[in-house]
Amino acid sequence: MTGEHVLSVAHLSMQFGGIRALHDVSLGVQRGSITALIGPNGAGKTTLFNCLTGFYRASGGSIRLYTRGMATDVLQVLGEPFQLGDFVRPRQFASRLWYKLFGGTHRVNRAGLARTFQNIRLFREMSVLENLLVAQHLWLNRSLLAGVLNTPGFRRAEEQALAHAFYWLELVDLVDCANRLAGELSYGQQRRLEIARAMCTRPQLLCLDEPAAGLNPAETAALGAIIRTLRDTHQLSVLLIEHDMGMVMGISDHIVVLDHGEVIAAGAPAAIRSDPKVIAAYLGADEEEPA
Ligand SMILES: Nc1ncnc2c1ncn2[C@@H]1O[C@H](COP(=O)(O)OP(=O)(O)OP(=O)(O)O)[C@@H](O)[C@H]1O
Repeated sequence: MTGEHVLSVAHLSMQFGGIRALHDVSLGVQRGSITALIGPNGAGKTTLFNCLTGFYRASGGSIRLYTRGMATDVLQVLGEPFQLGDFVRPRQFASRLWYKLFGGTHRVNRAGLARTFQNIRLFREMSVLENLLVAQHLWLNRSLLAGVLNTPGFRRAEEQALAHAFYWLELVDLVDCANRLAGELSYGQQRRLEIARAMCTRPQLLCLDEPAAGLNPAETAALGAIIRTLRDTHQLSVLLIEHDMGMVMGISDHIVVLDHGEVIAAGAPAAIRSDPKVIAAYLGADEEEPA
């Protein structure tokens, strides 16, 4: 896969003891596209997200991000295990040691990938605005001295962080809630706040895990419009796990279908809708089985 991809996953596998959650999964996310990852319950969708973001360490394969003008090997920046050959190749050893000491999920975020969760994970006891300011800590002036002396540079960085937070609050229609506690918001508002918080980390690829779960049809339509805006006016690439097929078919440029940890189909919405393998996977039927 080439530079027009913002994410390239090749031959990824993930084992949990005897459970093969992902097997030889390869897929790409086109820059500036909305790509949906669908499949029946237990197909491995969230496991794939967890591998992309470093919550799980993939058992094999590769994950590459092409963001911020560079290529990032996700498994490398998470800190790979040492290998025998490292001890005769000092540069390789030093690189692996560096990422063992200083690597982790924060490096994946810094490279330009942000995500939301199936079960909302906001800082419930913080205000809406504070949730968005915390998300910007990587971009703020974190010098203790600058903070104590309240230097002009420090104040400027704080003003920019506030402006950035309000920009995203406006986009997800939550400006009026800026000073409310995040935990007090309605379910739909919390889902939108999660997206705003992810956007505050200035990602180039946003991974959304079932963003429409629990939303009513009006809220789902509003969410679809927000995701389209992110693609069309912010040049963001989106990878989306979603069970709401109306939304998936309505907003996706490309769909990848997982079943039992394997990619069984990939293509445009119209092709996926009528793919017999996809229909069989969703109905739980075996294609080979006689009717
Ligand atoms: N931490 C874990 N330990 C053991 N097994 C796991 C773990 N996480 C996921 N699995 C298993 O991996 C498989 C894929 O699960 P996963 O949650 O990725 O599916 P999914 O497609 O996201 O399902 P859903 O649509 O229901 O969220 C399942 O068999 C699940 O039980």
